[in-house]
Amino acid sequence: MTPTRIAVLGAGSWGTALAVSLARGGHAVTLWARREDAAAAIRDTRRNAPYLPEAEVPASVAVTSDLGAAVNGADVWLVAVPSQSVRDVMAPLADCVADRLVVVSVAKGIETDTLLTTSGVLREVLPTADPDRVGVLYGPSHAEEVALEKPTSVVAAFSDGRIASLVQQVFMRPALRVYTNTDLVGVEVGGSVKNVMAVAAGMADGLGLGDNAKAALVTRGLAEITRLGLALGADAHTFAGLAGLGDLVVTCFSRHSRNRAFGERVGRGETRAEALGHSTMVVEGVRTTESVRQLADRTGVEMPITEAVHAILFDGLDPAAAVGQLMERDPKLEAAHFDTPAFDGTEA
Ligand SMILES: NC(=O)C1=CN([C@@H]2O[C@H](COP(=O)(O)OP(=O)(O)OC[C@H]3O[C@@H](n4cnc5c(N)ncnc54)[C@H](O)[C@@H]3O)[C@@H](O)[C@H]2O)C=CC1
Ligand SMILES: O=C(CO)COP(=O)(O)O
Repeated sequence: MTPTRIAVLGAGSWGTALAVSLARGGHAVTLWARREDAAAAIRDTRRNAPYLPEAEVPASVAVTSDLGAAVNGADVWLVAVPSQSVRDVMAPLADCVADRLVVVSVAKGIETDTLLTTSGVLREVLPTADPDRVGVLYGPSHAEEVALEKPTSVVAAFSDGRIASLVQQVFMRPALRVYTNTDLVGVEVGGSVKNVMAVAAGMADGLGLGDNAKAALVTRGLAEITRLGLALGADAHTFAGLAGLGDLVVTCFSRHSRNRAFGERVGRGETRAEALGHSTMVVEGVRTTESVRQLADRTGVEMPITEAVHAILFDGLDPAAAVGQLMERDPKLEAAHFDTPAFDGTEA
């Protein structure tokens, strides 16, 4: 594979882990950190101590806090900031888009207010970028494990399969296996909404509900994600894939998951603000719960777990009472989600 020039925008745990992986793969990587002190610390110590102490950042990785310098000459922009900051971080780069630029988002979430996925936000703020060359790299991939080269599989999703294959070749490493998919909507819905379910799974842990409840939550969470995805035009098969079942499982069960850990604290009785106060790392599921609830309203899709998480986080519903409400819903057919009609644009 010929080396590619890649600007990794965002020096949190995931941006750093991917910068390390890409540099080990022989690519020319520039890592952008928002704050100069953070950039200087990585340059000086070759570690990102606050976010990813596990990995040494290879000397070949250039580290800067100058956004324009970071993207200068890059063939690929890797967007690794929290999903709600993608718009603000990327908008100033609108004039830097070159013809054959590929933009890969690894930020997982749905923007509040616009209810756009991150590729949708990127298409809006980078209007001259070829929309077929804007996509995502998602899947079950905790940064801590990728940094240690533990076997990991992800999926590159672009509407144009040739661009997905190109991204696959760039990111593929002995311990990082990359699949391709052209169902961008499905991959983005799966990778984003799983964070809501991970918060719910954490709440189940915090409440001590046991393994049966957690398995049911994951299964019915996947049904809920699939229903929403189908309404938005996704392919049902995507939800059995890495950005669907794969990411849902890892986030609901992993000790590394920030969304699950946050939910666990809430399940134990902390408020949203208290639980968020324990870490400076992003907990995407909180804002995405607000967005997904609005998307459910707009499309008329039934999303009871999302409703419950929303009521707990924003209306003060007691988590134990929410469990009772979910268990006492009307009896249902199990596979009804596969009959979800596509949303026709009419508000429910
Ligand atoms: N950590 C992981 O294992 C994985 C994370 N992701 C996704 O990657 C995205 C980034 O997450 P992490 O790197 O884990 O987050 P993090 O919490 O480890 O780091 C966030 C980074 O973004 C910066 N940041 C925060 N607010 C910002 C703003 N307004 N403007 C610019 N920069 C800002 C922080 O300074 C920090 O460098 C999220 O959407 C997350 O869901 C996806 C897969 C794996
Ligand atoms: O998306 C992730 C793993 O695939 C990261 O999940 P958390 O943000 O919950 O840690």
